[in-house]
Amino acid sequence: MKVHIIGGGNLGVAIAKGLSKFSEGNQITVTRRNTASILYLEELGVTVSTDNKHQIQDADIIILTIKPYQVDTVLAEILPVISNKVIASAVSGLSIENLQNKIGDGNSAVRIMPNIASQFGASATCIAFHEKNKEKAQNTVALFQDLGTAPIIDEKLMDAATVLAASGTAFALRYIRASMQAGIEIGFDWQTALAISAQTVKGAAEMIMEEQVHPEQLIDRVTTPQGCTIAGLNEMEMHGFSSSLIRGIKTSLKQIKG
Ligand SMILES: NC(=O)C1=CN([C@@H]2O[C@H](COP(=O)(O)OP(=O)(O)OC[C@H]3O[C@@H](n4cnc5c(N)ncnc54)[C@H](O)[C@@H]3O)[C@@H](O)[C@H]2O)C=CC1
Ligand SMILES: O=C(O)[C@@H]1CCC=N1
Repeated sequence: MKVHIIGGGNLGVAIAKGLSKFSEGNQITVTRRNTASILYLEELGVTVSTDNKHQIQDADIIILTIKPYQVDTVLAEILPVISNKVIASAVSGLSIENLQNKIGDGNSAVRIMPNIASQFGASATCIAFHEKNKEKAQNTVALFQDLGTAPIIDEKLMDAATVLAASGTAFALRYIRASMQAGIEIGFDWQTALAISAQTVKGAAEMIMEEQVHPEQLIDRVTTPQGCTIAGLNEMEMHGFSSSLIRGIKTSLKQIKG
């Protein structure tokens, strides 16, 4: 497939790198106004251009990884030269209806919400589209399945997916950071503490995905009666561990909804 990514920033680059490594048979183009900092992508076989229209007529999928306020400018540039294209937008808060109205009936809007772990083939990319575009959306779904998981969800949950799956990457990293900081206080150097914390999170996530059980069932296997784990967990909860995470996620969602 010919994949045309407009907006070579944090997310656009992560997707381009992920596709070059985990998805076969694609030709990838990434555009950005100033390309100096992403020219190294050419070594991965990615075409880098300052021209959003560069061979866009040949693209099978156009992916938008630009900020919301950049959408109208970019569309004004590309719409005169494209027709019958799938435009997959990762722009947070931009509804399918809104995008479809902007791009007209000649093109098909698909909404995607990847995260930067796309680069490592480990994104949880939620995807939504209108029923009439189901067939046309299949290539996008297949592409993001190569970059991790790609659940199709109801669009009304897309903002929730943004905070759970995209912002969620930052939240999980904060947990790892905090765990590392504690590790330093109890005797490790930061590199060792970080390596142990990250591997422990990876192991916990792998158990959940493998066993498909409620986390508390696995937690029960760790919390030895009268042991150190339950003592630590109870102290964390006393200080609002779960509730602060829940409040943070709900605040992120409010921020998107405006
Ligand atoms: N960073 C993340 O983890 C995620 C971001 N998103 C969404 O993806 C979008 C991009 O986010 P980031 O990558 O974080 O932002 P970013 O600021 O890193 O990337 C945006 C890129 O678009 C480029 N750009 C601006 N105007 C342009 C134009 N006219 N033509 C071509 N390129 C242009 C900028 O130079 C920049 O490199 C946002 O809408 C964000 O909400 C969604 C999921 C995850
Ligand atoms: O922080 C943001 O607004 C974007 C959307 C989700 C991840 N980054």
